[in-house]
Amino acid sequence: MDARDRILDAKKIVVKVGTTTLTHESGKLNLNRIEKLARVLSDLNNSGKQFILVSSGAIGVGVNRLNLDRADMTLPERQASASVGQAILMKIYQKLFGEYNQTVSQILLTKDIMDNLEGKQNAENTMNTLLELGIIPIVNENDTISTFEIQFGDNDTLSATVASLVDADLLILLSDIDGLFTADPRKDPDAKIISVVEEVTREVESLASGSGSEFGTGGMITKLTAAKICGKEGIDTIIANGEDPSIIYNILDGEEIGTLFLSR
Ligand SMILES: Nc1ncnc2c1ncn2[C@@H]1O[C@H](COP(=O)(O)OP(=O)(O)O)[C@@H](O)[C@H]1O
Ligand SMILES: N[C@@H](CCC(=O)OP(=O)(O)O)C(=O)O
Repeated sequence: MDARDRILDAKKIVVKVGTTTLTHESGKLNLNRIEKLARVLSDLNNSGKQFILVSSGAIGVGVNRLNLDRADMTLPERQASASVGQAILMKIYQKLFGEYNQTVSQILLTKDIMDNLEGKQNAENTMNTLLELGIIPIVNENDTISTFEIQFGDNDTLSATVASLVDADLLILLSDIDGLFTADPRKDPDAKIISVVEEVTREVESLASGSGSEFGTGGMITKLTAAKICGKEGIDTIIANGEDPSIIYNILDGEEIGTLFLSR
């Protein structure tokens, strides 16, 4: 089956949204965008697709609520912010998905779940049961118990872990950028988008750099790591711009959008 047919057939889909997609530049929630995301995922769920939403944003939203000094925050303050922000995020998700009678749930994970046989099995069972019940699980890192991930971690690789865990058909990484470019377009105005990547080689990796935003972590580097993890598991990955969440319809209709990383 070629990649286009695989995408058209995809049933179990992991969608990751980054901080920059969920918030305005002020750091406050972009309610219009989250509302659209909730509508699109609920509608596609009604059509028979299954979704897991991996959502960042907890730290950014929490910092905003607590009025902390963004430039000078301790690690525990970032953790405290994530704890406050996660609750705010879930309240909004409950409300907006609720408008479409779509039940959502919360799952907080750390990537080392893959190293714990029992924990991995429990997470897999829970997620697959939620999907069978028609629920959209909303996943984030558990920033309270893992400080490593706040400093170096990111939800890109977490979303690849989740996709592997549930044996997803497709991973969609929605970001503030159209896809992988030949260089960071914020720094190089001549950078061109790459529409298909057959393999994440060192040469491909050398095109990517870190995040341009204040609360995002990882940038393009960790998106490539995610694509690499999924590729090995036979899962295709697409990076696309989350500015208008209805792009998910276009992606699932097989349109050439963003950057498609082919699985092996
Ligand atoms: N080669 C590249 N192509 C596209 N974006 C890149 C590249 N290298 C670095 N970036 C940066 O990665 C950013 C996306 O990552 P990030 O800020 O972590 O977003 P998100 O919050 O969606 O995870 C882009 O806005 C861009 O500045
Ligand atoms: N758990 C953190 C994740 C931070 C993060 O990875 O951000 P992003 O690079 O925007 O996906 C949060 O919710 O703020």
